Amino acid sequence: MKIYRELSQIKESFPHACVTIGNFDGVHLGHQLLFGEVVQRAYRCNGTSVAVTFDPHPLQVLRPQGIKLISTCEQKTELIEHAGIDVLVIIPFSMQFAAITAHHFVDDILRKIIGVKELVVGYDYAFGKGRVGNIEFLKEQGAAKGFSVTVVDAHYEQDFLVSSTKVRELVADGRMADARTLLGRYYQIRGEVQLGQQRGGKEIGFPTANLNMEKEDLIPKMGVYVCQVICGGRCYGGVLNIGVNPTFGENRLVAETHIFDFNQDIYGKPIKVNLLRFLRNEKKFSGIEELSTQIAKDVVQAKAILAEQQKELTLSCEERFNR
Ligand SMILES: Cc1cc2nc3c(=O)[nH]c(=O)nc-3n(C[C@H](O)[C@H](O)[C@H](O)COP(=O)(O)O)c2cc1C
Ligand SMILES: Nc1ncnc2c1ncn2[C@@H]1O[C@H](COP(=O)(O)OP(=O)(O)O)[C@@H](O)[C@H]1O
Repeated sequence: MKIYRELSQIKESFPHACVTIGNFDGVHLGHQLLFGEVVQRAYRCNGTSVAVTFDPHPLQVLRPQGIKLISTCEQKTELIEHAGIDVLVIIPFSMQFAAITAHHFVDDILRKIIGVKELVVGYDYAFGKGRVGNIEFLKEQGAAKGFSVTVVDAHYEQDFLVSSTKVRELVADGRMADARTLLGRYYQIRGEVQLGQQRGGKEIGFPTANLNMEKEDLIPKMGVYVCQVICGGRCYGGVLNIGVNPTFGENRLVAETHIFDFNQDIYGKPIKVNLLRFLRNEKKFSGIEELSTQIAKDVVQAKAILAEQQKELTLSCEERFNR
């Protein structure tokens, strides 16, 4: 996949550009349907499938309280590539960009720079100030300026209307199986392993790879989870605590993962952690011994759940995300 991070970098023209636009936070199953549609359309006419997105997310710029994102731009890019898109255009979003009119966006960006021939958008898509660039507007523009507009219907999985907002809600409630239903994969946190208090291995008997969590991040419900850890190109089972270590009277929020059958120094290394199932709330224990006994029980429970899931995972295409 070719990636452009500035519109000014685009010097070539894309043969028969089939384009979708959106924020695509989380790249959930609804977004994946849009990508499927453009990829198929491009394939049929030997054209180019193009996804246009924004970074930072427009609401991070426009809303004083920002927005808690399901995926980083890096993960979004990976997932869009997985969807088979040929060209990804990431428009740097700013107040200045937000001031561009809907007409200008269509004429100067979609038509002149990208050369849209077929546009595919979700049922509720609208862009620009006051959401002027809605579906009716796009259809009018398409009819007048020679590109088709296809609207993809709302997508439901089980009883859920698939949306980024719903995924954020489910993650914040620790409902990881439901979040997976909407995402088509497990919810994932990622980052570089940080130095902790050096207690896990030496004192408690369970070393943990620590990832810092910032208050701007989408924080899953605090507590203990069964997880998969992707590290150095391999996938391991694990157990994860998201919390503040109340037993030690701390208050810094960390995600700490004990990786099964693993014994390597991975400080500073990137890891990805898939959250499979919430096990229990974080608790304040009387001391190290009680905490360590409980973690040993968490490990037994997590291993049993992972063994149950193993068959399903081997059979599903989800394995391709675990690298
Ligand atoms: C599976 C698991 C469950 C945990 N549960 C709790 C808990 O309930 N309460 C708590 O205070 N800390 C809990 N912890 C966090 C430990 O306190 C933490 O891993 C330990 O303090 C090591 O910190 P360090 O990595 O900074 O050295 C848990 C850790 C793991 C891996
Ligand atoms: N099974 C394991 N799970 C997690 N980390 C491990 C494991 N084995 C070794 N490590 C290493 O040990 C470090 C964690 O040790 P720990 O005593 O908890 O220290 P810290 O307080 O710095 O997290 C990890 O960052 C990693 O480099």
